[in-house]
Amino acid sequence: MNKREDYLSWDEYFMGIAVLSGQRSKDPSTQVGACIINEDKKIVGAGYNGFPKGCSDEEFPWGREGGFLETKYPFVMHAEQNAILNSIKNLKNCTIYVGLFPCHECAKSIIQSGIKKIVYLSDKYNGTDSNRASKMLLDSAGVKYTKLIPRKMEICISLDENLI
Ligand SMILES: Nc1ccn([C@H]2C[C@H](O)[C@@H](COP(=O)(O)O)O2)c(=O)n1
Ligand SMILES: [Zn+2]
Repeated sequence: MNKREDYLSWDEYFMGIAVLSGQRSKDPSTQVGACIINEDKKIVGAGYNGFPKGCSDEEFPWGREGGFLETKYPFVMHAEQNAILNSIKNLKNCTIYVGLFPCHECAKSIIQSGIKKIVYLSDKYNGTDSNRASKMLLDSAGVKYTKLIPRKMEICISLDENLI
């Protein structure tokens, strides 16, 4: 029997895990997931956007509009921040797979953590001040970033025991 040919590439596998992690997010507008791997292609951390531990989803707002304190923005932890904090200590030369291009705050954390490469899917905030600052910081620190162009747009996961 020949080997399967439609298996996931490494990039699809790690981005798949990032996107699946994003499905844990309770943000009604944008769900972001991130997965960090080391130089041996071992997963060393994962995370998604959400409020900090102990800060109730019922108490804090998920809105995007209104006064600053009426929105999610001052309260939500970004997927990249959570993935870094959830990971092993030393992230030197690691790669982060993330659904959305990192904002300027996450770019700073990525640089400081030692991560050297970012693979992302969407850059929907391209051109905003945060996005431009992020790229200035990453370029200056020599952190490479690449948009993943997947071979397949969907990875289907079934939890049906009969299909294993
Ligand atoms: N690289 C990023 C960018 C954003 N996030 C989070 C922060 C918010 O929960 C959401 C963005 O909300 P929007 O303004 O699109 O309604 O995504 C992140 O985790 N990582
Ligand atoms: Zn961010």
